[in-house]
Amino acid sequence: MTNSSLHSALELLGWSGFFADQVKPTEADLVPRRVASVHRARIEAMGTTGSIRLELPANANTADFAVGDWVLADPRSDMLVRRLDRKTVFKRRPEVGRGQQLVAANIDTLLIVTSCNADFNIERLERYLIMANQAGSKPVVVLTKADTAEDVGIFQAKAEALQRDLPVVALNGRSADASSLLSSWCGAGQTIALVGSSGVGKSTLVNTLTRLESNAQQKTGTIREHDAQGRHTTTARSLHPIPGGGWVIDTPGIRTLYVSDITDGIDTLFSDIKELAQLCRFRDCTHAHEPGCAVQAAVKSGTLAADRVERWRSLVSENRDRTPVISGPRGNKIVRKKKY
Ligand SMILES: Nc1nc2c(ncn2[C@@H]2O[C@H](COP(=O)(O)OP(=O)(O)OP(=O)(O)O)[C@@H](O)[C@H]2O)c(=O)[nH]1
Ligand SMILES: [Zn+2]
Repeated sequence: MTNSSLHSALELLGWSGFFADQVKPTEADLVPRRVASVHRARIEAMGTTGSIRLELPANANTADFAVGDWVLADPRSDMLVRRLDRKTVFKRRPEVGRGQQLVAANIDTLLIVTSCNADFNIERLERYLIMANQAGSKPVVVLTKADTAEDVGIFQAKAEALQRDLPVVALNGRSADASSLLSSWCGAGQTIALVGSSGVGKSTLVNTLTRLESNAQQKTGTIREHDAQGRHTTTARSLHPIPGGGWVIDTPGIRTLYVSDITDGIDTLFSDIKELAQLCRFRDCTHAHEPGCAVQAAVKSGTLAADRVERWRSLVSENRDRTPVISGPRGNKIVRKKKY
């Protein structure tokens, strides 16, 4: 492969200047690989010639890698050498134990999926938006089951009001049109992921985007490989190609991520309120009763919805409560967890 065709083949996998700039001159002999699935003792990766199993250094811990990561590997031995810095990363706090579990990396766009029915919930959408903002991924709200709703416009308007310049797409996830409606985020080298509650139509949408017949789904969603005895085993892969060049990361854990330690994400979601808050007379204004409060003034004048301010206040205080703080020699304080 020539250098430029190699380069464009990598770009189809999501490679960009952000990653290329991290490769040192001494690493010119190494090749970039994109992590497609992470197992306890094994990492599968995609290269320009298909998927391979990476050899892991003795001290490697697969928990340090996420689906979507870019790594440098030795092309002769397939030995993983190092991981490149991530553009975006989603982590979750595990059900038990401390620390954060990596879920997926380098997702350009997060499709926040909800349906045009009782699932539609402003508070839940805000949590997902905060999560996307925090990770650095561009959020897009996808309203599924538009074919069953009487007035999609109501849902659309409510979702659009949640964050500045937020794209909102209403569609029927079972129809092929869904792919074209989402195509601007699924182009060559673009990586998306879907979050949303159970039953909103995430699997349906993934299937439509990857345009698979139901009997072909299993085949494409998995990698055939030889196990130690030379038998064929089938393992789940989490990085699925979208016709047109993009990738959808569909990995356990990403569909129902929940929020904690998300100060930056909250600030982006409520940037309008944040800007107003800087105009308050008092630096430590709580925006409840103080004179000269720009937030309350905006509510009074009708340019800012009072319930939006309420949701902002409760998310800020919840984030404060749930973000672990070091509390001396015993380490992290226990945080109360609320699931959505
Ligand atoms: N009418 C209509 N039905 C849909 C649409 N999207 C999904 N469905 C149906 O809704 C049901 C749930 O869809 P799934 O794709 O399984 O939902 P999911 O979000 O993957 O659910 P989990 O796997 O539980 O997380 C299925 O019966 C789908 O056929 C849509 O846009 N319109
Ligand atoms: Zn104020």
